[in-house]
Amino acid sequence: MGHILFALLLAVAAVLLVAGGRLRERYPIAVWYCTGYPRTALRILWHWREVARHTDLAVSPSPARTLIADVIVTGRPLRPVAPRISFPKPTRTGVSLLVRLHPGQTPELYKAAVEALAHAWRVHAVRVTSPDRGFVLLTATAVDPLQHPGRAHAKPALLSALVGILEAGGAWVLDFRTVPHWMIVGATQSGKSTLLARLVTQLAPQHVALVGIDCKGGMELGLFESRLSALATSRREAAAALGALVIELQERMLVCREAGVRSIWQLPEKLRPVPIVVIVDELAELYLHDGTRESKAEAEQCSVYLLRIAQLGAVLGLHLVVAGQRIGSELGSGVTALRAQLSGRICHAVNDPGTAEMTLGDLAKDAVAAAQSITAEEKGVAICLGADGGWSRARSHLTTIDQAREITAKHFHLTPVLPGVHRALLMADGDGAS
Ligand SMILES: Nc1ncnc2c1ncn2[C@@H]1O[C@H](COP(=O)(O)OP(=O)(O)OP(=O)(O)O)[C@@H](O)[C@H]1O
Repeated sequence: MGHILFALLLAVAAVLLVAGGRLRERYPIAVWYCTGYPRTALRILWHWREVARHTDLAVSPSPARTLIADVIVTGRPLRPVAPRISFPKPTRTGVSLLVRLHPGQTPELYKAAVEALAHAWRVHAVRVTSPDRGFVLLTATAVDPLQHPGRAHAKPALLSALVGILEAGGAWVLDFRTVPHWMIVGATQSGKSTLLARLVTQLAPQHVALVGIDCKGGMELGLFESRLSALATSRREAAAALGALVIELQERMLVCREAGVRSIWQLPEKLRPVPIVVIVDELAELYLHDGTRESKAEAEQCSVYLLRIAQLGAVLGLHLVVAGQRIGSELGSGVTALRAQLSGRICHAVNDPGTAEMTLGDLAKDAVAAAQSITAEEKGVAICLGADGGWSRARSHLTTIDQAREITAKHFHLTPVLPGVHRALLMADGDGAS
């Protein structure tokens, strides 16, 4: 069946090759199926044995030492055997094929060879997954789909935000019900604030309280103040707001205990408190202090409160989104523990390899190289690591400041009141003024 389809596509390819580039611009997917795919599939099949040999994926069926008459001969056998592959299947953006592993091989070997495979097949990138024991699935993307991404669509659901498009063409959704806390990392001008703006505009129409912590004087999150239940713009205010959120956490625990449930989602709707998403822009501003006793104490308080929310918040409807250029142990002792609790990871272009390693390395080793290869010009492109430990390259939908401001202002009447946090902020302001 695959072969008949392939022959048909070859015939159409001949016609389309003559018709030229204008069709490619108007119907990129159709042209890919008809011309790009057959060429790539032929290239894969034609060169597979040679490519497998050069990338050490082919193995010798006989030992490297053998006995010929009375002489032991050592050396590489002449014809190593390439692993068996399925017929390359077309996808909307590339091809995929299944490889049967030789005994003793692991998917890691194939992950190490992806760059060579991408060059040999002349595609943008190759990804390796292992859907079944003994097999790997090689998925090649023909051209970078994030260069000119379309708009993705997804059904809106409570506490989920459609923030962009995935490399494979699907919707890039941050779902707090499945991944409660997120960490967003990237060099300056890589796209962190744009992603946060998109996130806020997606959560704004929902029954969700948003708390902003922006110690850069509120320059970023201040734009959405009308839809924020609270905004802390200094470390003093941040410590007060986070402290009040920890008290909120304890009150919710009590409500759950009295009702005999283990999560606010098991409470009857009328008893269920509103979910809260706490957004921290530039974590370093919370942790770095000037050495005075007061600023040290504030930084430590923030660290303890954030960790407590991260540890207990998931089932109590308190969620964290923490953004920064680096979220490493050099900021303070509590950062490593906090990072361990933030299972959703997003890594934009970074300045040094260590930052990508720190952001993704503990959960997905092979995502680190992909993050390191994002260039400074690829604004909004990021590696996203979600619930299943799988990762994907993705690009946020560009949300301009004006759009974000307009959307949040439109939904300001939905802003839930958090009296405890409000009071704590007023008191912190009063203390600061006196
Ligand atoms: N998804 C995107 N598509 C196109 N352009 C984008 C995208 N994301 C960000 N940009 C552009 O990149 C620039 C920097 O984005 P942004 O301000 O979000 O970066 P940042 O990481 O928050 O920087 P900083 O740390 O300096 O605040 C902006 O001009 C923005 O328009």
